[in-house]
Amino acid sequence: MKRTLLLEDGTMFTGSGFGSEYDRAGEVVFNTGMTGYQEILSDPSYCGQIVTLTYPLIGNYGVNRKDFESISPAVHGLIVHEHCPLPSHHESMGTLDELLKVKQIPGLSGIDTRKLTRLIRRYGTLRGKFITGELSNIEEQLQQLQQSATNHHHVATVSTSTPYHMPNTGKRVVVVDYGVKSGILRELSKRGLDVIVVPYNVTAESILLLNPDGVLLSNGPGDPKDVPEALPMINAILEQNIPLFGICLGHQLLALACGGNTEKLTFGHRGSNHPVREIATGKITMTAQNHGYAVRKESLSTTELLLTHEAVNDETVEGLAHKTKRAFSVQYHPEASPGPMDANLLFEQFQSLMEAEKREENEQCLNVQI
Ligand SMILES: NC(=O)CC[C@H](N)C(=O)O
Repeated sequence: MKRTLLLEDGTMFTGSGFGSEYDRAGEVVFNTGMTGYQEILSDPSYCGQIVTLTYPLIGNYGVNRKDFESISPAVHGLIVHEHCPLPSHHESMGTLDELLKVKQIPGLSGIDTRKLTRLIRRYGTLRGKFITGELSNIEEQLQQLQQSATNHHHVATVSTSTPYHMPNTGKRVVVVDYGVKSGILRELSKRGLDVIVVPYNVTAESILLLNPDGVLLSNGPGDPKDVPEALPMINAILEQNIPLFGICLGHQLLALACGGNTEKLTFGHRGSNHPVREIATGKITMTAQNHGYAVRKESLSTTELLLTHEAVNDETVEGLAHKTKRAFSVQYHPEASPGPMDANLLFEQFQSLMEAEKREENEQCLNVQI
């Protein structure tokens, strides 16, 4: 099946289609991870995006039962250089092609993914769409692509519509689901925490009725400014001084709630080896990342937020802590899935914050080195 990727600047990449025959459009981004394609394509933060994997051979270990980051992948497409149709791994339950067919995700293989990635790095992320079969009416298709709305409410698409409980015996964490990855829920449950997941548009009153020991603001797709309903809720939780932990989109929302600002990066950070510097110690941690927006460093001066971490590659904001409340956040993914587990201790930091009874102890917890 011949399939073409048409970009909004008119560039075309023609290769072979695999997965679903359903042609979709989306923002074309790239991920540099060498492994983890199953986690990447099922990460809800990719809702509305077409992901290019820069590692050249994808699909060789198939698809297994445990590496899903959500039940229904929301990614709009997958682009690989070489697609492996015959996987070999003892945990494999099927092929990538079969998964993409069932989940209605179009795939494109056999194109120069390095060229596409260099184009995105140079000009920034672009919208693109797949066209299966022979090309016709390209001008018209291009116009449609350029005019197609980009501001769908992706968070509403991937968030849970009703709260659900994952009972356990430890402290109670309310997770606000902007598109939460299973890896985050797994890390909380693994530590015995009593998890209640609530929809993205939850009010602070509803959260407080659950009597939480802590609140976690999850990762999620799109522009943080598309979720304004989160801000009064976050401020009310801060007001109560309930321990708060923001991850990725949750981190950006914490910054916006505190009066900071966010901006779109040219091509974002997506991969499994992004070095992050802890400001206080200079210590470098290797992190998993997947984001296209970032908190503007200059906007922090008028807030009560302290810069705790920055990216080694481009010095963008990677971590924040509130100066007076029990709140902190990171732009990267401490649950990894996929990626290195170096930052996993942040879940313990959050747990300590919930368990510490005195203010001084809480301050100590915030200083836990990772
Ligand atoms: N993984 C995430 O939570 C991504 C956050 C946001 N959608 C961004 O792209 O910056």
